[in-house]
Amino acid sequence: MAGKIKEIEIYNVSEKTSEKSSPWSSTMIIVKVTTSDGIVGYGEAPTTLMTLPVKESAEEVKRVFLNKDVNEIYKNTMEFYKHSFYLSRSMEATSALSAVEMACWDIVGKSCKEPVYNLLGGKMRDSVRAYSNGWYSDCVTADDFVDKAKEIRKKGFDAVKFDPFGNNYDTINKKGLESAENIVSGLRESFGDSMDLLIEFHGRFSMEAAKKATQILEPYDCFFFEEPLHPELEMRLPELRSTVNTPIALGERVLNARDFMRNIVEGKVDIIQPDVTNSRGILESFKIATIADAWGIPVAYHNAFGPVQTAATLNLDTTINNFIIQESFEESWPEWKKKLLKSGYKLENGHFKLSGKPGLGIEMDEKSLKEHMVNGMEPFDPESPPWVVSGTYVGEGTDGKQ
Ligand SMILES: O=C(O)[C@H](O)[C@@H](O)[C@@H](O)[C@H](O)CO
Ligand SMILES: [Mg+2]
Repeated sequence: MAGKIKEIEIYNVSEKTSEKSSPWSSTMIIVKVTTSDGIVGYGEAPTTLMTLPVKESAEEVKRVFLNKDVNEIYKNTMEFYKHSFYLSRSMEATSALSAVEMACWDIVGKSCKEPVYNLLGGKMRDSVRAYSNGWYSDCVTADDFVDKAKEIRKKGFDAVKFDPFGNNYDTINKKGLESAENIVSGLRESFGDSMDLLIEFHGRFSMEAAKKATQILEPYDCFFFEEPLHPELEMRLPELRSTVNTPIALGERVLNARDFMRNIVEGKVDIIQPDVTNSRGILESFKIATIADAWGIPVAYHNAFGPVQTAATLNLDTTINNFIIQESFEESWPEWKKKLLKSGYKLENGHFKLSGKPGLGIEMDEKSLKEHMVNGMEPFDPESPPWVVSGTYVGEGTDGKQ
C-alpha cells in the first residue's frame, strides 16, 4: 500500500517548434507525485492560454494534497472541493485538481500492481476505436480536406473530426455556409459511408448561426454536431436539438458530474464528451459515464492534449459500458510530444491498445520531460484563436479581415 504524498512537482513543458494540429496544447502541464515509500505517478492538465494560471492552481492543489494518504483519492478530492471555493466554475482549479488526481490513481495502481481499469471494474474491451482530429492543418477548400482525409484513411482511421467553418464567428454568412457544406459533402462523396464525419463547431455560434449551420449539414449523416452553440447558450440546446436528427455532442467545458447531470436530464445533449483533465480526474469522469449510462447516453471522452491524458482516458474507455468512440490527435503530434512516454499504449489501424501495465500503464521519459521544461504561456496569434487547428481560421467569414 502506497503511503503519504511526499512531493508534488509541476512541470511546464513545451518546444518552440510549430505546433500545427493543436496550438492550444503547444505547452503542457505535467505533474509528478511521489509518495513517502517512493512510488511515482504522473498526471496532466490542459493549457489553452491558461498555462501559467493552471500551474499556479496546481500549487493550491499541492497545499491540500501534500502529506495526505494517497489511497484516499475521493476524500482528498472532496477536501480540495471544500477549500477551493471557485472549483465548480474554475477551469484552472479543476484542471490542476484533475492532474493530481490522476497521478494518485497511477500510484495506487502501481502499488497494487494493477492497471487503473482493473480498479474500476475491469476490461469491457481490449481495443478502443479512435477518431482522428488535428489532421486538417492548413485545409481551406473541400479538396484540401479530401486530400488530407485520404492520408488519414491510409493510416487506418474510419472516423474524422474537423471544423469546416473557417473564420465565421458568432454569425455565419452565405459563403461560410456554402463552404462548410462543400467540405462535408466533398468528404461524404469521396468516402461514401465508409467514413464517419464528426463536425466540430467549437462552441462559436449564436442561435441563428447554429440553426443555419446545423440545418445545412443535416443531410450528410454526420456522426455528431459538437458544441454547436456558445456554451452559455446551453438553455437553447433543446430547441436546437428539436430541429435536427444528427446527435448533439458536448462536454469538454463541463466541469463536474452534477453539471453533466443537468445537461443530460434537461435534454441538451445526445453524446457526452467529458475530459479527464478538467472534470476532476478519473473517478469523477467514471461517475459521469455512469450517470450518462443510466440515461442511455454514450460517452466519447474529449482528448485534445498530451500522452498522459490519453493514457488516463484509455483506462476509462477500457472499462465503461457506454463507450462510443475516442478522440485522438496522436497522428499529428510533433515528435517531442510523441517521445515524452517511453511506453504506454499503441495506436494502430485507428484503434488504441493500452500496455496493460500497472497504474496508467505509462513509462515517462524523465530525461525528455526535463529537457523540455519552460516557463511561459502558449504563443498568442492575434489573427487566429488558440482553439482552432493552424491555418484553418481563414476565408471570407464573419470574423475575417474584409
Ligand atoms: O474537441 C476538441 O478536440 C477541442 O474542441 C479542440 O479542438 C480544441 O479547441 C481545444 O480542446 C481547446 O482547448
Ligand atoms: Mg471540441
